[in-house]
Amino acid sequence: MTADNPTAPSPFSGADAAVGKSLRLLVRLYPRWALPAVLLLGVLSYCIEGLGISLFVPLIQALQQAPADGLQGGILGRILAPLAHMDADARLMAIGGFIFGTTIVKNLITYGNALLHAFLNSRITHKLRTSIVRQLLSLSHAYIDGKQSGQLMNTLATETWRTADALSAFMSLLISISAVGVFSVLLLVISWRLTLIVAVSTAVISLVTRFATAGVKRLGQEAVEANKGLATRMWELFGGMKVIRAFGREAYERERFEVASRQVRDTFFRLDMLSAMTHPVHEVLSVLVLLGIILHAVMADRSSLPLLIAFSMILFRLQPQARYIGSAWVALSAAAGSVRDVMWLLDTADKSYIRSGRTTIRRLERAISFENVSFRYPGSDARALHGVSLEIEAGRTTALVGPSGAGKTTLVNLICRFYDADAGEIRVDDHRISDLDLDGWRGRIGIVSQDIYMFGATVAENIAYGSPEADRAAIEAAARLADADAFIQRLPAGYDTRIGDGGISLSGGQRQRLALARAIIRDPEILILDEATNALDSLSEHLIRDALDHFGRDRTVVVIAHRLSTIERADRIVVLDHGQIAEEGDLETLVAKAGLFHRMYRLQHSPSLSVR
Ligand SMILES: Nc1ncnc2c1ncn2[C@@H]1O[C@H](COP(=O)(O)OP(=O)(O)OP(=O)(O)O)[C@@H](O)[C@H]1O
Repeated sequence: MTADNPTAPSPFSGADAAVGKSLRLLVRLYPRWALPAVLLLGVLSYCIEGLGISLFVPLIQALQQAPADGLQGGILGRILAPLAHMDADARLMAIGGFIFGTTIVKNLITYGNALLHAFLNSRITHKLRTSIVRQLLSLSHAYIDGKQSGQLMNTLATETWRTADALSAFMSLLISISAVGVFSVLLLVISWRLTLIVAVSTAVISLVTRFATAGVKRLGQEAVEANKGLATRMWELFGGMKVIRAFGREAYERERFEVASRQVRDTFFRLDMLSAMTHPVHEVLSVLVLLGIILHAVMADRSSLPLLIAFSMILFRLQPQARYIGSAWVALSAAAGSVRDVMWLLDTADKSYIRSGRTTIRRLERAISFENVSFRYPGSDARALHGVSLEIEAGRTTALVGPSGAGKTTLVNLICRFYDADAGEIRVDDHRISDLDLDGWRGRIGIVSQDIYMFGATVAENIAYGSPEADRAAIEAAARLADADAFIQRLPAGYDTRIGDGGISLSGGQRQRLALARAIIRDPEILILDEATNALDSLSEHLIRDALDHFGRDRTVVVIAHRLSTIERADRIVVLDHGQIAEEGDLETLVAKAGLFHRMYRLQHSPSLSVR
């Protein structure tokens, strides 16, 4: 019966464990001084409020024209002893002034505590969000691959808010606990017998409330799952809009979205329904208790009216605080799923990271060597690379070819250290790639990958994305080299035209040219082109190939292409098949061999021939 087992048979223990766990997680988020400060201010403000309420005893006595010795006895009597010598009107005014004074001081402290509360909450919510983004940016791709983007977005956008709400509830819970503590002491001082009756009744009330709301934690977890489902639907709806329309699946997607949205609606409705029960249950039972106490005391001793009024006032102030403890507990139970979701994403123990090494190299001197390298994507049964040994020589152009799914992109992914190999070794000259400083190594690489992403920014900003210090002249030079300058000049605001999300759309070929410019402007030592020109027309590709021939001179270039015309000028061609190296050599050698490359080459030059 733990927080991880929502089907726990007891209505309490599972919820309590979940809340206990979320409390521990929440406490970790606060600075050390925060919780004692909140508690101290809470206790102070309620002590002052308690003093103000206690002053009603002499006030009522004064109103009743009771003799001044009514002020004698007890702590309060000692504090107010000087008042005993005043005449009745002056005493009344002085007590009224005291009560007003305590109200002002109490509210100033309460305001200060509310400010502290708001300060801490806003900072912690911000810290949660930024920690999640930092975590996502440092996690290995392998981990991200296994998660749905919609679910991660949900954790970042929705569950952090709900966790922030839980933090707020937790803080208020502390304040309410301090109120209940202070008021309870005051009640004990006034009458321990009546206080005992109240304590027993409160325990019964909270037991009844907890029974009535026992399903909240389970529903809270369901709500997180429902939110994730809806976020996934939204993500796929935006991302796959064209596919949905092209394949006429609007009705299907509408239905799927409605199901997910209905799930969220129903879960939250049930959650709110159950949470809303706390208040009425508390109120009915508490009024019952209060009435019982007043009637009992008045019937027993009618002269105790001033004390009884003070007792009732304190109880009246204590009651909403006690009730709040109940509902804050329910709110924490409901948010336990969200807190766990957020903390689970922030937890570093169960996740894989690409760790940076410390070695920096001046430049790539000899080669990037693969030594018997194998790699399997997480969650996949088959190996994407299997015992690959290969040298990518410095300063030369190596082409990777092979059927779809052969492992070409995977090889490049390992060079960029988006993933680490499962077995074997990748070396950069004499260093293990994992020993190299990650930023330094990636900083030497310019890559144009298959999935080109343009940010919601201007053309110039998108080109300079990896080289923020580049000036306009450098941006334009890179664009000219990538044959992008002419089309950029025709855009409404040239290089200042906004593209990407919220900007104008570009064709596949235009995006590819911008991606090329983005890689070129980094002046990379190693240039990786993964199907970087496949969306271009032949003329444009020809132009770019000439430009890249010039640009690539003395650089290490890795080209992946299905169009064999793109790789004809490579110094060396490596043919991959089923994650293994099938052949390698220069163009003449491979064409002369009656192997896989030969068949691919013949097919592209004589399309009527069959491949195998
Ligand atoms: N993120 C991933 N998660 C799981 N499996 C993957 C992932 N990416 C690729 N694979 C699998 O790894 C294998 C090699 O894929 P890879 O992308 O390296 O092939 P490729 O030769 O570049 O193919 P293409 O020419 O179609 O781009 C394929 O079987 C593919 O399904």
